[in-house]
Amino acid sequence: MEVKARAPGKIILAGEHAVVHGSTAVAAAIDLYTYVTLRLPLQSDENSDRLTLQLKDLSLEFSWSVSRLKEVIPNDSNTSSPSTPASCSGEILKSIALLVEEQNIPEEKIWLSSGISTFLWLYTSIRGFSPATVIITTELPYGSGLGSSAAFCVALTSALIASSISDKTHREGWCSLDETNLELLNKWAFEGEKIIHGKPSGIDNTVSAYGNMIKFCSGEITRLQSNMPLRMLITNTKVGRNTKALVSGVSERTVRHPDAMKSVFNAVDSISKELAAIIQSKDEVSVTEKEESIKELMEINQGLLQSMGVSHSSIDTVIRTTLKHKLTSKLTGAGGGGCVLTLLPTVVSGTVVDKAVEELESYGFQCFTASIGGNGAEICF
Ligand SMILES: Nc1ncnc2c1ncn2[C@@H]1O[C@H](COP(=O)(O)OP(=O)(O)OP(=O)(O)O)[C@@H](O)[C@H]1O
Ligand SMILES: C[C@@](O)(CCO)CC(=O)[O-]
Ligand SMILES: [Mg+2]
Repeated sequence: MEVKARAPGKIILAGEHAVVHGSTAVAAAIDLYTYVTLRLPLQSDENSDRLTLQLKDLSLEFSWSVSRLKEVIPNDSNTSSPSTPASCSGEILKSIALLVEEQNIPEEKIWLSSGISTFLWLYTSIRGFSPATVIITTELPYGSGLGSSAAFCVALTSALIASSISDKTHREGWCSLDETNLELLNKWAFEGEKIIHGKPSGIDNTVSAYGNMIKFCSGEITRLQSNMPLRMLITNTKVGRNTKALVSGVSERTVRHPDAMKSVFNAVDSISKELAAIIQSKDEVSVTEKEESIKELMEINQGLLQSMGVSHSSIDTVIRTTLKHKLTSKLTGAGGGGCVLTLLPTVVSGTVVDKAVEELESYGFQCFTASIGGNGAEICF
């Protein structure tokens, strides 16, 4: 039996980091996906007693015998069941880390460890110790602010949950999951994100699961209906960073300066709410005026992200370069490098964008556009 699932990456238009501290944020799915194929072996297969994870883009394979998994992961200390997501305890995570270490991940790919631990936790929690081959491919850059970790968790939990749906009648193409399963897989994906992010807000897995554009505050989701065209250039600075470390850096700064940071988070909350209102507004204000307001909000948000300590000199280079062409940019996701968004107003000519892209790429950055606000998690039998 084979089940496929896919889940999109995302951009955060406003509110990253502050959202971890209770502020509102606005995010949208993009049409770049992580794909998961789950293959359950036949009794006669030679791999019928192994759990194998293939990361196709990286040409890496990790494999454990089911008996080794049973030996190391304490079955009785796992308080969750497939239908009641629970957090991975420190004790289980330590056991899982042992299984990951045994795989001798190449040193230059050691950043994959948290992803592989998350895989083992989600797989064994949802499907138990049953053998399978799980194949992952992704169109998203790893660790760059476009939600690769969330897309990985959402696509994986979608495939795992889909494998237990009784009606597996073959249908053409991708289909979405029902609300109950969406809610369930989103909760599991959030538990996975906790292993990778430490203290996630849940916005990344939620927008990847549900798709479209959302306003998110303390776990509360409002689906947004955009009433204006929204085009963004995405620039990947290719500066590697790690969301967990950046999130904990902001928390440490908040402990040191609670009052100042509270004001910063409040300001971000106002920005996100205003941005959501502009995007949804049906009044007579022209698109150009709306774009002017969005530009200004992005500029203020970037300044506040700077004050949280999550910008980077490569991000400053993108901001300075695009500003030369009268275009406004802000970091997206966790910052510290990674990806930067540049608003492409409707009136801006292709020549201006081409010139900006040429200059950005001369610094070694990679520029692309993506369609914003598409589908969330989908499955295919
Ligand atoms: N396709 C994948 N396969 C295995 N692990 C993955 C995959 N995608 C992401 N990961 C895991 O997620 C980590 C990157 O997550 P991280 O949260 O730091 O960045 P991001 O999700 O791309 O950006 P952001 O959180 O800012 O949106 C990787 O180091 C890896 O452990
Ligand atoms: C930096 C952060 O706000 C967004 C990362 O895409 C972390 C989170 O919300 O979990
Ligand atoms: Mg992430």
